[in-house]
Amino acid sequence: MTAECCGYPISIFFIVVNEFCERFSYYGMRAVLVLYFRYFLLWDDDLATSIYHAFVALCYLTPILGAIIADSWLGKFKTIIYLSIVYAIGQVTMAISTIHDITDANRDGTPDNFTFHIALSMLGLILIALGTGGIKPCVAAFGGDQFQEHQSRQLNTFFSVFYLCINAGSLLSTLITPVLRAQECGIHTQQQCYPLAFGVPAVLMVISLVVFIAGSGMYVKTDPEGNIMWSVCKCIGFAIKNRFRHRSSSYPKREHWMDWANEKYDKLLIAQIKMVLKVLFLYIPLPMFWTLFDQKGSRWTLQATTMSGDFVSILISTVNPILILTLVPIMDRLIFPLIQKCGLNFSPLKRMTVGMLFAAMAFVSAALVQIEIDKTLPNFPSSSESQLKVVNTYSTTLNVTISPNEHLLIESFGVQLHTSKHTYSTISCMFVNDFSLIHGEQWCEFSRKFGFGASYTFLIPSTVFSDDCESITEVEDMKPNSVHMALQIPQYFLITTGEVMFSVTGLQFSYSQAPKNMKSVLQAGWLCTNAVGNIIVLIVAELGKLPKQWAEYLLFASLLVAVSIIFSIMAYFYTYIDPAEIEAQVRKEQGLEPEEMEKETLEMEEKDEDQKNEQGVKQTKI
Ligand SMILES: N[C@@H](Cc1ccc(O)cc1)C(=O)NCC(=O)O
Repeated sequence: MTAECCGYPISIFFIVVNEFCERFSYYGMRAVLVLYFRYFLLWDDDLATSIYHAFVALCYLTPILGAIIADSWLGKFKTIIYLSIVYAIGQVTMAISTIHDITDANRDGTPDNFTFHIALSMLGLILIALGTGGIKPCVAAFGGDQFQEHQSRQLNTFFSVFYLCINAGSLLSTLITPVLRAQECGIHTQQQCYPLAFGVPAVLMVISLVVFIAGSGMYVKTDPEGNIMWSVCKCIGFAIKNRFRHRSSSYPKREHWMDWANEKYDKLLIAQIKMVLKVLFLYIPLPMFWTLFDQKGSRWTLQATTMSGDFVSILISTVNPILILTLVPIMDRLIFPLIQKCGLNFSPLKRMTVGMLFAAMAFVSAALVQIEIDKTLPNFPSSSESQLKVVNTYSTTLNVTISPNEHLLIESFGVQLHTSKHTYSTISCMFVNDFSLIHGEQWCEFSRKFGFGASYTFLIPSTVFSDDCESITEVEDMKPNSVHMALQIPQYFLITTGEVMFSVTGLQFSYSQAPKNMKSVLQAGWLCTNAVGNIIVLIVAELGKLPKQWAEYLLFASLLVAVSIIFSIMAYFYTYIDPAEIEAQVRKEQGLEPEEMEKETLEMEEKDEDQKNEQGVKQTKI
């Protein structure tokens, strides 16, 4: 019997605090990673973003490794501890790699040996990816393991609280770590304080590990049942081979192709594999959701840069977790119970389908915003056009006519200038509020706000300093961005509503439909849908460039609608199961473990009505 508080196992407290600290550590480090590449290692934009995405993709591929270690070898508890140690070492290594004084022998403020810093940071990132990805499927599943059969309602609430902790951690860290980076620190010279920005996430990871170990005496720990993954692979291989050997029509058909393993493998293992395969099959269309979801960080960020408003980076990094923190309780406490009260069966797979449709709507909203932005963007010449800018330095206005080529876009300025000797220089800058012209003791200063996205030309006459800078002419070549960033809020709202319906439910579903000894593996399968979604983004970004961004958004929205229709058909044929019950049935058929059986039957009888409604379940079709 585990210690409980308000119907929840106390051990859960340690797990959610552990998750909060870990996600703080992960998202905090991620928030300053590209800046570190760009401004510390002095990589260009392309290299910095490629390495960043490769790192994120690796973090979603390593869960499968963690799950195999947990379910086949060490068990979830030990896997979390060992991989958290690897993770913490990675974070510390990363923080050390950002101390410029280590190699700054000449004390000029820049590292002298970049190879050292690059090698150390890459080592740190690999360890972090191994740690964060490896423990990810184990922590959620381990949390689920703490609940008993009669606590299925609390189990669902746990997954929501778990998701809230993820987002509370990420929200705080994405706000705090950039501020830490902006501090100045150093031994010989003062620099932006990367060691602090990476050091705090490292400390949080150590705290996460300590909190997890602190709960050690209270956890329900399930032992791994040998090398389950290897047994699964061998069993599937045998079923395929055996089916192939008996392909002639003279052999009677079997109910399921896995039944062709009956000759050699345990019925229980075959039943468990069937459960897992059914869920994995259902996962096939899911990466498309992540393909849209993960474009928040790329396409939508770029869209924001063509809009007006000063809170670009804050908006982008915090709007998602803030909305999650608001929407999860609203959905759990208000919307879902209300739907249930109306007598509608809003089963997990239905929720996920609706989540996909919300994400598709978010992309329609993004397309509408893009159309508004496009109306305000400057008219750039296409590949078959040229653009001329004629600066009139003559003393009166001149008419400019161009006849031979109709495709020319002409912009002419009837400005008065007093010199013909001038040089041009183009300066791109951020947050410009003033600039000055200085010549010896003489100077002109302009103080005014220049709009984002705008381009200006200043024509400076030779008399500039004798007439108090009055004669400088300013020409606005490109208008500043005028579509406000607030217009992106509906799309963020829609995609986050989609995330709550899709992601939180998917997490619960993956746990509830997995046999006991393969819970982490199914969590890893669930996380892999995210990795595949990210890979699709990379491929589509490279190959499928549509000439108009809004058209690309609509294309993605239509693809997701099509995929959600396919998913809803697949879901219709999916029968929700109670893995424990199936396992008990198989054991009974095999005449195994009678005492165990009795215990399980008793526990099953204890299940309240709540479970059937909440978990969705048995024999219910979408
Ligand atoms: N909602 C995401 C977290 C998140 C935080 C900040 C962002 O800018 C984007 C996303 C989430 O809950 N992800 C699941 C996870 O396990 O991290």
